[in-house]
Amino acid sequence: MKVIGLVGLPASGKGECSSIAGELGIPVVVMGDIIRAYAKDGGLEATDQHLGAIARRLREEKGMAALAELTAPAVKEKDAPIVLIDGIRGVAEVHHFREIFDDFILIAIDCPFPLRLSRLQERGRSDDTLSEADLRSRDERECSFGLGEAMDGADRRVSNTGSLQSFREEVKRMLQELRSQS
Ligand SMILES: Nc1ncnc2c1ncn2[C@@H]1O[C@H](COP(=O)(O)OP(=O)(O)OP(=O)(O)O)[C@@H](O)[C@H]1O
Repeated sequence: MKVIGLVGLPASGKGECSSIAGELGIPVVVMGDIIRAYAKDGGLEATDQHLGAIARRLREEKGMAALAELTAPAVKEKDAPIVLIDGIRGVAEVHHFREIFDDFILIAIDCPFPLRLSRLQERGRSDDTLSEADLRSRDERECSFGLGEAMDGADRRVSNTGSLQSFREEVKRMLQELRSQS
């Protein structure tokens, strides 16, 4: 099984990348959905604050790779030649995936702060942070989990500074190439 991991700061384009994988028939496992499921089970609204607190608690109780450990069985269950994992936040998670999946490729999505802020303001999801200060603190929180280090160790990089169409085309080409090697 070839496993592709996606890493990028908030609103860098991971969701778009996952949706292209879905269009290509590549199964996607979203790590944030595991936290959202926890929030739902606990009767909590999926706000950025609640989701952040749950992720923090899981990491405190089970270590920095806690979410990766919870995600891995869902990836294996897909039982597919190629699977994409969206939402890697830290280097410990990358180490875990590299350890348990023989063929693991990490893709980093680069996108500068002002572009991410304006795209986030357009998106307006329930856990979206809409002010510049909110996005800065979300970036800092995610970097505190080792996101920067995870991005530095990526096998491939894609930049998302142009149009949505050009980003989608580039990602589609990359995923098709990786699939042809699986
Ligand atoms: N190149 C682009 N041009 C215009 N809009 C874009 C581009 N790339 C992504 N977007 C839009 O920006 C928003 C953020 O992208 P996306 O949801 O894919 O980010 P994400 O990395 O999954 O974010 P998060 O970490 O918060 O889940 C979405 O509404 C998406 O459609």
